[in-house]
Amino acid sequence: ESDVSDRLTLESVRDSLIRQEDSIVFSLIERARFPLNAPTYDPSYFSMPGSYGSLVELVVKQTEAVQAKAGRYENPEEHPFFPDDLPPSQVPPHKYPRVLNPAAVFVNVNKKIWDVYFNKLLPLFVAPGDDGNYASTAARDLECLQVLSRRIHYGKLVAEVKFRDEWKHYEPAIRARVLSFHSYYATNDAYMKSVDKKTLMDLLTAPAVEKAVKKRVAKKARIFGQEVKVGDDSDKNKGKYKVDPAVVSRFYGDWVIPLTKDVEVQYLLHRLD
Ligand SMILES: O=C(O)C(=O)C[C@]1(C(=O)O)C=C[C@@H](O)C=C1
Repeated sequence: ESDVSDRLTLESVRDSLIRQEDSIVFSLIERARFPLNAPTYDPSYFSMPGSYGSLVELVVKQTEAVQAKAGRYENPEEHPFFPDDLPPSQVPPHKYPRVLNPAAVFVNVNKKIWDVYFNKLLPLFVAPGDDGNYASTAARDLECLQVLSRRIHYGKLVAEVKFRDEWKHYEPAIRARVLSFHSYYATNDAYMKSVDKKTLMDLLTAPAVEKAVKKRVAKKARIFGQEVKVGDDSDKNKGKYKVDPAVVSRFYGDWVIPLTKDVEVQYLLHRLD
């Protein structure tokens, strides 16, 4: 436990979030090679015994089952989209350092990520149309979902570091929240409940960092998503990007960061359990 928890600093977890931006932007670029391909998401497009719903659900569920056997979800940084009925790991256990409070396993916002990815993000960054490449499309979606999920649930580690650095501020806020949670049931005081959640939210919010994150992901989308040519210095491809930098930035601001903060609050509420 000691060496990882010693190395765990706000700087090191932020460095990891920055690195994960690369994976997210690249996965979006890979998905954007294909048009929307609506049949991938249409439960009536195909049917097979076992009722998997849509093709993308089939691909995600079956891939998660294989990856679960290979030990993927033994890693506290990984979260399945379909946690029910996953097969157990078949590989020798790896001793992951125990950094988080054990209650962390109950925080999983993947349902929300699934909904936001397919309903809010996808229509904004892929072209309309259908080229028939549904299997590849589903594989790219899975990749996007997994990197987004890893980034957002990394909020648990961010919250743990913040708690350790500033427990004097966090402890009273967590206790107040737990208290008002009980009084919520006792007195139905929904107002108190939201006030105390807000205290935690305010404590963990760093507006300047959020602004920098949004600017940086837009820049990464511009740099990673440009057409690279040899021996052609003309500017004719300037301003043409594989994913729209403004969409990536807005997606981070509207969804990725707020969901990360949600994970942080949910984790902190159980930090003293
Ligand atoms: O870097 C942090 O302090 C975080 O908590 C992460 C994050 C983010 O999601 O990027 C979330 C909340 C903060 O306001 C700033 C950034």
